[in-house]
Amino acid sequence: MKISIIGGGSWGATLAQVLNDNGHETLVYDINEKTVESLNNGRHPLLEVDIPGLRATTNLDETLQFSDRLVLAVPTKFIRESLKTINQHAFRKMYFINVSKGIEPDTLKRVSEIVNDEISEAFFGAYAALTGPSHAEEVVLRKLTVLTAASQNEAFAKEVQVLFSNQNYLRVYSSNDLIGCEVGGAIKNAIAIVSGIMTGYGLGENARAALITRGILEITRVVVAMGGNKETAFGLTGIGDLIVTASSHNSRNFNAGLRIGQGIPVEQVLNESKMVVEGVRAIQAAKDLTIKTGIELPIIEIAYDVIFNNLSVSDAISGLLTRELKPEMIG
Ligand SMILES: NC(=O)C1=CN([C@@H]2O[C@H](COP(=O)(O)OP(=O)(O)OC[C@H]3O[C@@H](n4cnc5c(N)ncnc54)[C@H](O)[C@@H]3O)[C@@H](O)[C@H]2O)C=CC1
Ligand SMILES: O=C(CO)COP(=O)(O)O
Repeated sequence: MKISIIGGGSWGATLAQVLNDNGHETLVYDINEKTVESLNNGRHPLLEVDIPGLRATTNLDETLQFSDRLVLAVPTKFIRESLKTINQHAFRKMYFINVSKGIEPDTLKRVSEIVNDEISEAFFGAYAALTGPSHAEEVVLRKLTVLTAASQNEAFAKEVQVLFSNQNYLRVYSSNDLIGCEVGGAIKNAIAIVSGIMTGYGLGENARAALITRGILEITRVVVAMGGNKETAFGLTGIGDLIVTASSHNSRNFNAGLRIGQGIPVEQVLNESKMVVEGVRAIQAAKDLTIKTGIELPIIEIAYDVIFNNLSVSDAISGLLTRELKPEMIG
């Protein structure tokens, strides 16, 4: 099958290689000319590895002509604008496979809802989210990875499952809990930043284990508040993705947190990051959700104060430790 990839950064370029490995033909579209040139020269634009055999372009019309299957791999901050442009150039129904992870602050919309907002009904075929624990740094080296394809359209979830699965290094499960999968993938980034901050500040593995355990409970609350199934948070797209992102130096979110924990100003950390740190917007969105719904997310709320209100890391830690003592609530 022919598949177009929108966004040829760390993840988009890597997934193009997966699809090529699986015998499909891909065309990668990116607005950055250097990225496109690098891909056409067989070099990953960001991950210091060769990635031969890919074709890339800055021409959106060519990309939309190439295939009606579109992998969305641009940071969520740019998704709405990118979809508006795609809709202006569209000429037939399109089938979206979103691999970006985030929730829009203020509107609290998931990417599937942004697609609904921006793509005219006449051009909308189906939507799936492909998500789960998967650092591009490992997938590009064909290290074993397991993902979930979630869609309200069962046939399309299965199509995506088959497209990306292979018997060498990548297995995909399917799910019909689109909300749970989208929310888990977004909010784990918030907790991953906190994990980095704690590590940068000098806390150890005991603290990280506690963070992951209490963090998944906060993810569960957000999943439920947004209409997803609680159980989904305990699968690949929730706890699975949280474990890898909160404990890996491959993670952009963990690394950003690490530098913040070491005392580097938040703005400097974000400006200096060459790749997207989605967790900052996830923290903002989750904080907005606490205001709108009254759910309690103590870790994310204190992280919000560190990122947006200059709260020091030591004050954040004592803020958490001085909370009222209570029974351990699981759920
Ligand atoms: N890097 C990873 O290991 C993984 C990333 N993700 C998610 O995938 C999304 C993308 O992440 P990365 O690839 O890491 O980001 P990145 O920053 O490495 O690459 C993003 C690419 O999108 C391009 N872009 C921006 N606006 C565009 C537009 N309007 N049209 C076309 N291209 C555009 C940029 O030029 C850049 O090449 C994020 O939401 C991230 O959370 C998900 C799983 C793994
Ligand atoms: O979602 C990811 C891994 O599953 C990527 O996380 P980072 O953006 O923190 O690298």
